[in-house]
Amino acid sequence: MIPRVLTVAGSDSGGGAGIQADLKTMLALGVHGMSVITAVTAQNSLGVQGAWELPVEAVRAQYRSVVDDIGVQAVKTGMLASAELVEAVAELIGATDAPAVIDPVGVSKHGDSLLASSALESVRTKLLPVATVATPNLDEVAQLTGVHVESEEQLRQAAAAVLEYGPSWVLIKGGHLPGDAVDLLTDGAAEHWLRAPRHDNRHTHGTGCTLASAIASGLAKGLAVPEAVTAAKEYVTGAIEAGFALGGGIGPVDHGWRFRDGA
Ligand SMILES: Nc1ncnc2c1ncn2[C@@H]1O[C@H](COP(=O)(O)OP(=O)(O)O)[C@@H](O)[C@H]1O
Ligand SMILES: Cc1ncc(COP(=O)(O)OP(=O)(O)O)c(N)n1
Repeated sequence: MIPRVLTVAGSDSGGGAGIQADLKTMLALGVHGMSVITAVTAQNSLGVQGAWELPVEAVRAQYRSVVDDIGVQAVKTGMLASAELVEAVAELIGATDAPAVIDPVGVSKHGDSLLASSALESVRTKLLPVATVATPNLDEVAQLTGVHVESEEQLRQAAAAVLEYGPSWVLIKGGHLPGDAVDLLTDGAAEHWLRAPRHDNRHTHGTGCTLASAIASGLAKGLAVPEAVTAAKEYVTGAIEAGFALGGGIGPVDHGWRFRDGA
């Protein structure tokens, strides 16, 4: 049967990040994508113009509908908006027998907040402990741990600080550093450095969502964490290289890059 992956995340009306990015990634990677919507954003290439959370019962009901009938081989989380939603989702994932990729989404590329600051402690103490892989970017590392990364060498210190909260693995995304796009994956023992050339393309909306969904897709297919992350890094790198202009601001990565002529 086709591997099934569930994303628990917010909707991006512009289609570059959030649920829309997750489902496109899953389609491109050959798994069946399913969704639990946590919040709706009015969003485009210029930023987030509005955001509305769903009631916690609506989130729980969507999750139960999918997991109890269809079943999941991996779960991925994105925008969770509030402490109440973070805690409910952490409890649901903790009771589900499937690997979980936790993208602790805090702020969009344009600086719009997608998580209440009152939810940070719940992310640290409830959500990170149920993660098979946590995938913070450098702003999220700073928010969650107080570690400010300014160079590749400091990625190790960031990883150690996030691992303190209990995820099995952490992937620190160094995409916001200058130079090559270098990420560090570690479980505290093994270390895998993932390096890709930086593509000088401003159309990078949705990079983090795409990477986390690609990791979840790999895990659902039965790959081990290092192999799933390596394959996901290759996919997101291609999607960034092919990112295209839409609207007047930052366009999306191209989730369908492997289907284009010549790819
Ligand atoms: N310009 C770029 N060229 C190539 N890879 C990039 C670029 N920007 C980010 N990445 C990679 O994209 C992935 C997502 O990272 P990042 O953009 O830091 O996440 P987020 O969207 O959560 O801020 C990482 O693997 C990172 O190294
Ligand atoms: C609804 C929603 N969820 C998550 C994000 C952040 O997505 P990300 O992949 O980190 O992309 P950028 O916002 O950094 O471009 C979002 N914007 N909206």
